[in-house]
Amino acid sequence: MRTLISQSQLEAGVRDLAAQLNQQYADRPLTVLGVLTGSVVLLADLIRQLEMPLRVGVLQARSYRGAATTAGELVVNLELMPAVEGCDVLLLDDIFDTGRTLDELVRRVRACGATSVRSMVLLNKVGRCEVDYQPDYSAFDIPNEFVVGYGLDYQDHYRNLPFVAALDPEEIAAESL
Ligand SMILES: O=P(O)(O)OC[C@H]1O[C@H](OP(=O)(O)OP(=O)(O)O)[C@H](O)[C@@H]1O
Ligand SMILES: Nc1nc2[nH]cnc2c(=O)[nH]1
Repeated sequence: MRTLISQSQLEAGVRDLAAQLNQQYADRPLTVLGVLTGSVVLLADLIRQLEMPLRVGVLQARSYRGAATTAGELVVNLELMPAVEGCDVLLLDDIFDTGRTLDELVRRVRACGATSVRSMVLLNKVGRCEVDYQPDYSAFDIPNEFVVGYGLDYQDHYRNLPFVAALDPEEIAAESL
């Protein structure tokens, strides 16, 4: 694997995302919803730098299963999500790739009665978007490569890496290429 974004670059990127939220929301209460599972590392690092009255919740979305490096059917589970009616919500995810996950989640959370729904991602994979939606905040543009680390997995591994790396083709199972 090749490192694309180092630990210190990630720290600076997350600091910058937090500063943008602190400026945008100031004293307004915010509900941050982390998209399981990939957002967990970003969620933990980001929320400790937020200064507004904060609620934290999670929901789940999954479409990249097993050895696949392209999206399959999107499955969404809102059972763990707190009530969002009348709330300003920020959906937080690790990566925006085809955009299908966030596009669907923004729609679903709006339908639950949130006052506003914005979205933030760590990584924006350039040139892959298949939807008419863009995240409101993103820290890094990355090329069209399958990446792991800092929450992102391949076959449920690598989420714990403190940096973001691109997998080489020989590290990706032959059947998914
Ligand atoms: O923009 P998209 O093409 O929709 O891809 C982005 C989604 O893909 C990953 O989730 P994944 O389905 O791998 O589930 P995970 O978070 O449990 O790893 C990632 O965490 C995003 O939620
Ligand atoms: N781990 C991982 N998950 C993704 N989901 C969408 N794109 C990616 C990617 O590049 N890596």
